[in-house]
Amino acid sequence: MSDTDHEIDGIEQALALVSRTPPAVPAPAADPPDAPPPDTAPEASTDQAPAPAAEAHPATTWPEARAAAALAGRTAPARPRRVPLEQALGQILAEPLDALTDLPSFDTSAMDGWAVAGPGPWSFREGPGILAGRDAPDPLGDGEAVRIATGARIPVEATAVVRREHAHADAAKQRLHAQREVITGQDIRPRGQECRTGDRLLPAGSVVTPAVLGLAAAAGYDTLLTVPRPTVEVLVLGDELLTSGLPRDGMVRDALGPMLAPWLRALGADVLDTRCLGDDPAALRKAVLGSEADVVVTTGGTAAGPLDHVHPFLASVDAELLVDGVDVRPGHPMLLARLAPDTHLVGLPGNPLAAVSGLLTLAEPLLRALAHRPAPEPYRAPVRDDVPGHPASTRLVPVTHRTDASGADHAVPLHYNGPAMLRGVAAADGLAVIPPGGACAGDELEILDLPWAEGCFT
Ligand SMILES: Nc1nc2c(c(=O)[nH]1)N[C@H]1C(S)=C(S)[C@@H](COP(=O)(O)OP(=O)(O)OC[C@H]3O[C@@H](n4cnc5c(N)ncnc54)[C@H](O)[C@@H]3O)O[C@H]1N2
Ligand code: MOO
Repeated sequence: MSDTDHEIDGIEQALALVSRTPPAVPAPAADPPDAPPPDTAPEASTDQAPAPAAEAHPATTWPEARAAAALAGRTAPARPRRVPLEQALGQILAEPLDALTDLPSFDTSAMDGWAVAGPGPWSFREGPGILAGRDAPDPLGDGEAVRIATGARIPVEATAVVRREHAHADAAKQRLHAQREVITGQDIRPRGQECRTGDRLLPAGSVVTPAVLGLAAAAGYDTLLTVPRPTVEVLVLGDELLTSGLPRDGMVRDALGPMLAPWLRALGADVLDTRCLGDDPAALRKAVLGSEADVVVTTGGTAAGPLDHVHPFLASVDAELLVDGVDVRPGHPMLLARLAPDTHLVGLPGNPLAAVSGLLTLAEPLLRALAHRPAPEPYRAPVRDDVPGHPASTRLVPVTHRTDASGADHAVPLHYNGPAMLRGVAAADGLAVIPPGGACAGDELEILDLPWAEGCFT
């Protein structure tokens, strides 16, 4: 088998019917014997026995959790900054982009050729004529022509520009003849054609793209008032984590450190640092209280195990728990806390797919709102297969888009969607939002696009 065949085979294995019947693909050997197959409903333990934390208070529904995260971002104090154009890329305009000048700012020749006044033929002056970047040229008299370059100022009284390839200059007689009909105003870009001073070019809230940088420069801007990208620090918790080599002696590789920083950047954040802190409450305290980031993202330690330090730490600093547990599988122990009016902590569960769920449920709306980015239109697609649901919670299931023989697009649920697995999401281009109770083949489901679906890492 070639490498390509292996790749396709791997994706096809991950691609999958998530049906109510047992899967054809056996569960990986590493799964515990009592674990459900990788492509079935969420882990039974979480279905039947709510977490101790969940017993203590009602969990937030998944839509409410996303709304709460967005609200937290919207109500945080904004800190617009004026930055040079070259630093504004990817930020959001904090004020409208209003033209500081007419564009073009003078009547401009659109072509290389001749500026002419009145009907031809015209007498013409010798010489290079009017070049771009020069100050006001001498006015033309009626019946006169002068050479002109693209981008040069049109002389007063000129009525048209004749392209050089449409003109014949008779040097002996000093006469210029047009070889086509000349229409008044042709190939002249009049001052203010694109905008007048003060015209609104873009509203506040627009993303500064390369094209916006170009427009801003053309319209006279040296700096822009923007909402900076929110800053994030990632704190990876867990004594059992290795940062290199094979898992050994009951320890596992840290899958979240390498994954979160680039993912958070794709969500619009500037990641200041990713640090592994082990299970050390003092180190957690010092790191969070000393962080300069707008958002601290922790991983692990959100449940109620003996080494789960996030809740006790938050209680010790009187943090305001905005979301404490969400009715979503995987990821239900995720949390969002306000540490200060402009500082938040997102606690992602340690199970890797649960952390992805927390990232998209809490971090994404929070970061979007902090950056003043508009929410995208919800995107829905029909699911190809039945997908079992949790009786009371939303489920997030990795899917990939496929087109069938009839040309219809479907979201195809993937195998290996257990809370501790990344194999499904690594082959996915979205997460389907499965409502409580499950979905049937053909149901239109909300899809959370994954950033690489837009090719932003390629
Ligand atoms: N009694 C209960 N126990 C648990 C419940 C529950 O409801 N009742 N919920 C389970 C669920 S669901 C989740 S999710 C986890 C969340 O636990 P924590 O956030 O406290 O995470 P840890 O215990 O630290 O780790 C859980 C799991 O994930 C592995 N892990 C942690 N960090 C990483 C990493 N950076 N890279 C790879 N793997 C990581 C860790 O080794 C554990 O296997 O709690 C359940 N427990
Ligand atoms: O099911 Mo947890 O919420 O492992 O992610």
